[in-house]
Amino acid sequence: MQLRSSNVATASKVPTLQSFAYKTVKDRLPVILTKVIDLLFRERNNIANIYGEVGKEEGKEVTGKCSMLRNEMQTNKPLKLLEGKRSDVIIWNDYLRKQTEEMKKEPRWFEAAWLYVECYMYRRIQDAFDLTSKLQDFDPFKNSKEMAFQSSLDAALYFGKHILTTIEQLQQKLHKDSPEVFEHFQLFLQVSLWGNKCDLSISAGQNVAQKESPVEQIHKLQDQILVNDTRKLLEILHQANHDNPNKVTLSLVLDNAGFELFTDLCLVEILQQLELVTFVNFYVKDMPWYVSDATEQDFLWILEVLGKSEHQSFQELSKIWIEKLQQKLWTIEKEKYWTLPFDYSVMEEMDPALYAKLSASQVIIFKGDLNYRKLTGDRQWDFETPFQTSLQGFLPAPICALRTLKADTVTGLSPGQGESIAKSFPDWMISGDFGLIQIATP
Ligand SMILES: O=P(O)(O)OC[C@@]1(O)O[C@H](CO)[C@@H](O)[C@@H]1O
Ligand SMILES: [Mn+2]
Repeated sequence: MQLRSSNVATASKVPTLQSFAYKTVKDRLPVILTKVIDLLFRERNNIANIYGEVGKEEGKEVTGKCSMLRNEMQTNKPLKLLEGKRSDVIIWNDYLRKQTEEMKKEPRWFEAAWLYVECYMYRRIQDAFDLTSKLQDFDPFKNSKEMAFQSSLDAALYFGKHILTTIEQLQQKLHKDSPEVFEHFQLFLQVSLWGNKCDLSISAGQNVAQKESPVEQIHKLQDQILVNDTRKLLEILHQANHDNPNKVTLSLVLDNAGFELFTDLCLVEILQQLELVTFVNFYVKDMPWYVSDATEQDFLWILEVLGKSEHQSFQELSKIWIEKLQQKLWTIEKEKYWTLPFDYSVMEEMDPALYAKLSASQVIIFKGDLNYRKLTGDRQWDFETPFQTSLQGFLPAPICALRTLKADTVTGLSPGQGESIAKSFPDWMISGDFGLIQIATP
C-alpha cells in the first residue's frame, strides 16, 4: 500500500478543511500577497525615481492586480488564464485547460491540488509584472531576501571563517583517505541541510534569521535527521571520481537565497576542495518564487555583498567564488521548468532537454521542501514507501534530497518511525525541525 489516506495513485493534496494545505491557502498566501501590495505602496517613490512616471503608474496597476488576486483566492474563485507574453504562458494555460477537463469543473483555489494553486499564485504575481513595460524584472521579494541575509550575517561570518580554516587544513596536510574527509563532508552537508530552515514562505515573509552558530547547531540536531544517507552520497562521489577522474559534475537545484544559499556555496566549495566534485551547475529560479527562492540576481547579489564586506573572510570567499564562475567551474543555470506547474515525474516528457542535461551530471542535489514535494508529486504517500518509488520514474542520475520537513509529505522512513515521532512532536512534518539526507540511485 503506497498511499496514506487513499488508495488512488493520484491522490495529490487538495486544501480540505483542517489540512496544512488549507491553512496555507487560507492564511499564509493572502499574507504574502498583502506584503507585495504593501511593498509596492511603500516603494512608490523609489519606483518613480528608478522607472519614471510610467513605472509608478504601472506599480499601481500591479498593486490593483495583486489585490484582485487576493480577493479571488479568498472567495474561492476559479483560476484564470495568464495574460502575459512569457514563453511559459502557453504551458500554464494548457495546464489549466487540462485540469478543467480532468476535474470536469474549473479548478478553484480550495478545490485543486495544493502544489498547483500555490505555484499558480507566484506565477500570477509575475504575470502582473510581465504586463507592464518597465517592471518586468521587479522582484517584490528582493528586500525581504536581502534583509534576511543581513540578519544572518553573524552566523554566516562564523561559518565563513570555519570554511577558510578548513580549506587551509585541507591544502596543507589532509590525505584524501583520511577519516577527517568524512567529518568535513558530513559537517558541510548538514549545515546546508539545516540552512533550509530559513525560508520565507513558511513564515509568510516574516524574517527568519539564522542566529546560532551553524557548526554547534548541527550537533544538537543530529537525532532530527530522519534518513541519513551521507555515507551513500560519499560512496557515489568516490565511484564517480573513479569512473570519471576530474570530470565529476554536480547539479545543485537550489532552494532559498540568503543564508541557505551561503551554506550551499560552502558545501560545494568543500566538495571541490575534497576533489569529490569538479564542476557545479547551480539551478536557480527564473522568476521570484515562494518568497525566498534564489534567482540569478540573488546569487550574484550575495557574491557582491560578500566582496564589499569589511570582513576579510567574506572578501576572500567572494573572490574565490567569482573566479569559479569565471573559470566555468561553476555555472548558473536558468530553466523554466522549476516554475512550471509540473512535478518532476513528467520532466522527461515535458522537458527532455533539461532531463538530458541533468542526466549528464553524476549527482543531483535537490534542496528544500518544495523540491521534495515536486520530487514525490506532493502525494499522500505512506511514510514507508521507498523514496525511489515516490519519485515515480524520475531518476536522471543519482539524486540526493537535502530537505527540512515543512510540508506533510515524506517517504523512505523505517516502519513505525513517523508514527513514533508524531507522538512526541505533533508538528514534526511542518516545523522544519526534522530533516532528510535521502538518496535514490538509478
Ligand atoms: O522549499 P522550501 O523553501 O524549503 O519551503 C517552501 C515552503 O515553505 O512553502 C510551502 C508553504 O507555503 C511549504 O511546502 C514549504 O514549507
Ligand atoms: Mn524556498
